[in-house]
Amino acid sequence: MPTDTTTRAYDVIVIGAGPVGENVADRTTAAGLSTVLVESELAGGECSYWACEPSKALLRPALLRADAVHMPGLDPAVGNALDAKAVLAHRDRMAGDWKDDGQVEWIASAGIDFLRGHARLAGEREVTVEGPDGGTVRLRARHAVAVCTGSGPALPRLPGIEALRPWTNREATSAQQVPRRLAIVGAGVVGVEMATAWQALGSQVTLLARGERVLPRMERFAGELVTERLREAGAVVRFGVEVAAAERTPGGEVAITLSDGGELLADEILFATGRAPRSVDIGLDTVGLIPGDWLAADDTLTVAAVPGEWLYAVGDVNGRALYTHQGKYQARIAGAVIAARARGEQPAPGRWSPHRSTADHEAVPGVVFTDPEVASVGLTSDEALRTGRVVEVVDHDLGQLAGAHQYRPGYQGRARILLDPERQVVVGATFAGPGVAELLYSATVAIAGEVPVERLWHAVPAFPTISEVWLRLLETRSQS
Ligand SMILES: Cc1cc2nc3c(=O)[nH]c(=O)nc-3n(C[C@H](O)[C@H](O)[C@H](O)COP(=O)(O)OP(=O)(O)OC[C@H]3O[C@@H](n4cnc5c(N)ncnc54)[C@H](O)[C@@H]3O)c2cc1C
Ligand SMILES: NC(=O)c1ccc[n+]([C@@H]2O[C@H](COP(=O)([O-])OP(=O)(O)OC[C@H]3O[C@@H](n4cnc5c(N)ncnc54)[C@H](O)[C@@H]3O)[C@@H](O)[C@H]2O)c1
Repeated sequence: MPTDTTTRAYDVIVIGAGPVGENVADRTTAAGLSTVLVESELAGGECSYWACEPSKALLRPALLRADAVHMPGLDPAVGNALDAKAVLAHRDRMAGDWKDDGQVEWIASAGIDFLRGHARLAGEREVTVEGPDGGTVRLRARHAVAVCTGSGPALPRLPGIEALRPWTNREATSAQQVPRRLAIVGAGVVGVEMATAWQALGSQVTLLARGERVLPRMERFAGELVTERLREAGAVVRFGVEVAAAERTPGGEVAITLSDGGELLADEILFATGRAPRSVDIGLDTVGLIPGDWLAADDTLTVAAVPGEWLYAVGDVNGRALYTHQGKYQARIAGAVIAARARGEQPAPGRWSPHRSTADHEAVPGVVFTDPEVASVGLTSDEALRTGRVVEVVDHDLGQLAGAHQYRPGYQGRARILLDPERQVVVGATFAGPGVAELLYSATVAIAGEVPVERLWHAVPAFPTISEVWLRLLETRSQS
């Protein structure tokens, strides 16, 4: 990109072409606003190349095998070790071989201008883009700048961590070899998913949880079931330990000293210790914000700390709900808000208006693709306790359902819903069991739609499906 001393003007500038930036740009373009989308790496973002897509491609064979080994009549060889080479090749294809030609083509077909380079805010409505060849392009937005720069791994402050060459989500989703021993630090979503995948691919995984359970932000029973299955699969799961020190030995191994004085040797170490916003080098200081901070946005996705209602933060970078689907929901809303303001209108009022991302507070769905799967939306019982919300908790054993037995003989799993006793609506749901991922949308509709419990009796689940748990939960409640 040669240096362009003139300033190019657009209605909207979107920084970051991850799933979220692409969706903001799509919405504003569809609303008739000229839009430029700037990307410093690969269009498609973390999700397409080093997160959702490759991780699910690694996990699907493991989960399919876990179901298949329980099913009479299948070739017993289905339970053999996975063909790691074939799984990794499948993963490569699902990550588009780390090329973004297809995405760039789609961006052009949607009528969005695409610019490759590192974008930085340069004051109100101004952005500079440093291209791959070092040249600079200046951009000015007539209406809005949307920051959609996502998040990166948050590594602990451990002396010598760079020299350790640890895995982050990037290596964990793109590695071309299966390490013989893999230590995983952090037992959140990335930790348990990657433990499931790499153990199934042949690594000896040790998962180090600093607390007393895995998936600490979810219902306790979910973490317990996942721990049980991980241990059955041969992984070592340890609780109440942190990494006190770690180094690469001259032989290339990772020597880890644990907080309890124990020692552990591994071939690779993955830090799955959370995320940090990609906001260090995007010119936040030029608009009075602090580089490196989460970019707080209100329900219209506007950065209210900056006057003038021109700056938006959408997706992971605002820290509201770090999921692709939730970021894309925010993107649709941000696009609608930008279009409304460009027409001189105010965002429509009301909690569930098309201009408010209310679901970020009420109904964020998430699926953990482990064996068993964990699917949850809305409030958990811990969260209700912590925030002092009065809820009615109803549990049911998924293993008692005919549909569950059809799905996997010997099925084990559990479901919980939380009800608001005053409003008589569901405010939270968690399902832990094989194949529950597809159950989640029903719970999300119940929560976002504020469907009265009385009406749920009329939503009849088909026999024999795992969805019949809804009926059992309602029956359990009416009997108690
Ligand atoms: C291992 C892993 C697995 C996951 N699995 C799932 C899953 O199954 N389902 C799910 O819903 N979520 C999943 N997530 C979360 C999901 O990846 C994120 O929520 C999602 O990628 C956020 O999208 P985004 O567009 O906000 O950010 P990103 O996907 O991070 O995209 C941001 C883009 O901005 C670009 N960028 C950054 N700075 C600049 C700049 N200055 N100039 C130009 N471009 C810039 C980046 O290069 C990147 O392409 C997973 C996360 C991890 C780590
Ligand atoms: N299937 C999915 O949808 C999916 C999959 C992966 C990630 N994600 C998204 O990405 C986000 C990030 O995932 P994540 O697992 O990196 O973060 P997380 O916040 O879910 O889990 C990180 C864990 O690491 C622990 N931790 C932090 N510092 C530590 C340290 N120094 N030592 C030991 N443990 C430490 C935390 O206590 C926490 O339990 C998730 O919140 C989720 O929104 C979604």
